[in-house]
Amino acid sequence: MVQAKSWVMVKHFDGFPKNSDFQLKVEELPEPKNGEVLIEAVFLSVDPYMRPFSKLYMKEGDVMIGTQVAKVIQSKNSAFPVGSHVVSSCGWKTHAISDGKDLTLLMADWPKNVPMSLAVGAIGMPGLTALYGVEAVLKVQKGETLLVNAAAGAVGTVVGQIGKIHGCKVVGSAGSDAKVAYLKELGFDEAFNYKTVPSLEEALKKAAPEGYDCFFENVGGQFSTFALQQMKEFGRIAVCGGISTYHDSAFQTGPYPLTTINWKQVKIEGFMQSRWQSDHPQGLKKLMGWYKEGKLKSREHVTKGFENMPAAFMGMLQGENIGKAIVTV
Ligand SMILES: NC(=O)C1=CN([C@@H]2O[C@H](COP(=O)(O)OP(=O)(O)OC[C@H]3O[C@@H](n4cnc5c(N)ncnc54)[C@H](OP(=O)(O)O)[C@@H]3O)[C@@H](O)[C@H]2O)C=CC1
Ligand SMILES: CCCCC/C=C\CC(=O)/C=C/C=C/C=C/[C@@H](O)CCCC(=O)O
Repeated sequence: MVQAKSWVMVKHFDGFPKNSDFQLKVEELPEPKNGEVLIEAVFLSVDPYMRPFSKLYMKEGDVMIGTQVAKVIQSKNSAFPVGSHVVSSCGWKTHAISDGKDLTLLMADWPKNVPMSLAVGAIGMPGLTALYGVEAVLKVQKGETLLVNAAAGAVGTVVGQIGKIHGCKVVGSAGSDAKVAYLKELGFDEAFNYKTVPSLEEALKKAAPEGYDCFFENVGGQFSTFALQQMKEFGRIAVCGGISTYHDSAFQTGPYPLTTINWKQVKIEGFMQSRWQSDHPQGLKKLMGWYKEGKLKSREHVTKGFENMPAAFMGMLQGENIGKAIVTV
C-alpha cells in the first residue's frame, strides 16, 4: 500500500487563482492489478493551459489536470517495467495507478546526460508547441523577422532558438530585465522588457524598424494590438495562446481589427499542438538532436516540494519563471 497525495481544485477559479481554491488530499492506493502499474512523480509540470482548461474541462472536486515525468515503481504491465520513466497525464498526484493508456514511455534512447525533466519542457509538449508553431504554422524563412512574446518562458525560449536555427532575426518581449538578459544569452537579436518600456509601440518599432514577417503570439491583449500594426504586408501570425486574458470572466468575442488585417493582407492562424499528435515522435527527435548539438538550450525554474504545487502554478502565471516552470517532489 502506498500513500498518495493529490491536489484538488475545490472551487472554480474566479479571476486569478487563490490558495483556498486548492486542497491537498491523501489516500491509500491499492496494489496494481494485472495490466496495471504504480507510478511515482519525479517532475511535475505547471502550465498556463491549466487555467483556461479548468474552466472548460474540470468540475469542483477534480484533481488538477497536468502532466509529469514519473517512475514506474510497481508493474504488472510488461510495456512499463519497474524503473522505467514515463510521461503521465494523471494530474497533480504524487502516485497513481495506471493501465498504461495515459502513459508514454520516455524516448527509448533518452541520453543519461539530458535531464529527464525536459520531457515536460523543451523536449516535451512546450518544445513541440514551439516547433509546430514556427515550422508548420508560420513556415519561417531565412532572413525574416520573427517576434515572440512571453519569450523567456517554456515555449517562447524554444520559439526564438528555432527562429535562429532557421536564420531569422528574432525579437523577444518579456517581463523583467533578468529575462531580457537571458534572451540575449540565448541569441535573440533584440529583446525588451514590456513592463518598463515607455511605449510598447516604440519598442516594437525600434527592435525591427523593417516590420515583422512573423509573430508567435502567446499573450494577447494590448500587445497584439500594437504588434498587428507593425506587421509587414503578407505577415503571418501564429496564435498559440493569450495568457493576458486567462483570468477574464469570459472569453473574448471581439471586435477584431479587420481593416488592418485586410489592408496588410495578414494571415492569422490559431493552433493547438495536439493537431500534430502523430508527428510528436519525430518532433521530439528533432528537438533532442538540436539539444545535443548545443543549438537548443533550456533553463528551468524549479520549485521544490509537492506541497508547493499551487504556489508554483500561481508563480508561473505571475511571471516568476525564467524558462520552464517545474516542481520536484
Ligand atoms: N496552443 C498550444 O498548443 C499551446 C499553447 N501554449 C501557450 O503558450 C504560451 C506560453 O506558455 P508557456 O511557455 O508554457 O508559459 P511560460 O513559461 O511562458 O509562463 C507564462 C509566462 O507568461 C507571462 N505572462 C503572464 N501574464 C502575462 C500578461 N498579463 N502579459 C504578458 N505576459 C504574461 C509571464 O512572463 P513575463 O514575465 O514575460 O510576463 C510568465 O512567465 C501560453 O499562452 C500558453 O497558453 C502553451 C502550450 C501549448
Ligand atoms: C477556449 C479556451 C482554450 C484557449 C486556449 C488555451 C490555452 C492554449 C494552451 O496553452 C494549450 C495548451 C494545450 C496543452 C495540452 C496538453 C495536453 O495534451 C497534455 C500534453 C501531454 C504532454 O505533456 O506530452
